[in-house]
Amino acid sequence: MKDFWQTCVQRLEQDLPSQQISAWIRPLVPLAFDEAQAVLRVSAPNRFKLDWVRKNFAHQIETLATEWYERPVQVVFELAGAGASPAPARSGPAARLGAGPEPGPDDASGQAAPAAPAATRVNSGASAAAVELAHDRSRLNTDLTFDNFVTGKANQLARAAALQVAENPGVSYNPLFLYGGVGLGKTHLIHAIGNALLASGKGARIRYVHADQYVSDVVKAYQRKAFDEFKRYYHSLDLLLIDDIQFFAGKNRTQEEFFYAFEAMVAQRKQIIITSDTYPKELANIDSRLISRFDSGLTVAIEPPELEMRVAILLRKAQTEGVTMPEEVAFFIAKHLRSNVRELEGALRKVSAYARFHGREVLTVDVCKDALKDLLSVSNGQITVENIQKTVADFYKIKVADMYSKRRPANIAMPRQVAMYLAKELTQKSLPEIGDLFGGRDHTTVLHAVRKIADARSKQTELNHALHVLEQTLKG
Ligand SMILES: Nc1ncnc2c1ncn2[C@@H]1O[C@H](COP(=O)(O)OP(=O)(O)OP(=O)(O)O)[C@@H](O)[C@H]1O
Repeated sequence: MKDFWQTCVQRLEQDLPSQQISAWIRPLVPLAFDEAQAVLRVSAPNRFKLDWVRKNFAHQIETLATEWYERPVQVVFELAGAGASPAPARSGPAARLGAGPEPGPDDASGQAAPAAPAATRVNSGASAAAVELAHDRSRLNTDLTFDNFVTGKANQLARAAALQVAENPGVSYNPLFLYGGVGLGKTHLIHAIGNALLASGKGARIRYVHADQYVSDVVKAYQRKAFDEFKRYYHSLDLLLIDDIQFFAGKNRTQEEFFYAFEAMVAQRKQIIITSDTYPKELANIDSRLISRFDSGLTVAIEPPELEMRVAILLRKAQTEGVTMPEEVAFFIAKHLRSNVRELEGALRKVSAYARFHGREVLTVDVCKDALKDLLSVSNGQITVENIQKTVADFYKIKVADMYSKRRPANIAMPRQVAMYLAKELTQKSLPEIGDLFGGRDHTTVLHAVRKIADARSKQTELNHALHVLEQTLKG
């Protein structure tokens, strides 16, 4: 086994940068090879490394072991003996390193973020502990990687751009602006970028922050009169991942601070990645100078996944969860649940819990029908006017009730007309029937809406794109 391990490390050294070898591979210790079961046990010094190695290198190690032992080998990772090398307490990484504290602006320490002492940066000669510390500070979720991000037509451009940025931060597309509806993988993708950059050991200072958190950081800086520290912290990052920027709407001081951070970072070729539920020009109550900055790099949409991609996602997630899912079952779920990946994940959880509870080892379409009764009755494959109203209301972030109401502000009237147009296009209902379902409106109102949206669609690319996304969501 020792011979195998030596060879394994040598082979990995040919493929991986030396920082990764010293951060992740060298700390591993081969424990035993079980001849009968063909299982190789390897220990990792702490939980963080164990998770990381399992996620990122298990496959490579398993392939090498399979080659060496000339039969399929399973590699099992374990925590090193509890007493010998305890898993790190996440609350005090700096103390372990003996480095000075570097709280983010939202840390409970009550201090606004001072800039990091240079010594705690993760540089190319960094120790594994420094990589781990950088990870803690970055607020990245190690579960969200490129590896487990399923790609299809709906997200291939976004993924390609994300990979490019992860490889060349600050130089290719700055900012990278990713937008799309709820649960389509925007957050996943930006964590994947951060995780990839962190694992590359380039020494980048990375921070993931949800827009809401950034707003509350600004408020705290206000209260503590600590804007200088706040600025120093954010301006010192190499990669800032900021999620759901639409939450900046109407927060003027936040927008101002972000504008400074943006300018400072881009000028120094530091990478900024932004996600949003809509494209920059459509963002409401955001300063126009910010909007033009957002659009100055690369703006890419993530669209709802098409049927085959939804099936692939289900199969992949089922496999990860250790659930055996026949393809026809995946097709059944994917055909009925169309809007986003989060919904698919929920369905998978429901189905497997149901099967476990009822002692059904094999997932069948019948099990799914029972387990997902509630969900399926809402989206039973038929496109109904109710489905359209709900989908359009979700898309434009208005209340479903506004579809029937008499209110006429433009931000409601336009989505309502879009929904009427889609109702005419995608259902068999007549104009008067549609009018009835929209709060008893006259059929001429519906006709006007249908004509207006059809005409606007042919002239406005953005509206056409929105309609395309809505049609795809509704048709599946
Ligand atoms: N292509 C994909 N492959 C695998 N998992 C995915 C994919 N897209 C999304 N997911 C998973 O679906 C869930 C929702 O994705 P995520 O949170 O990234 O969505 P989002 O676009 O950021 O949504 P929101 O706008 O609500 O924040 C996550 O668990 C994510 O891992």
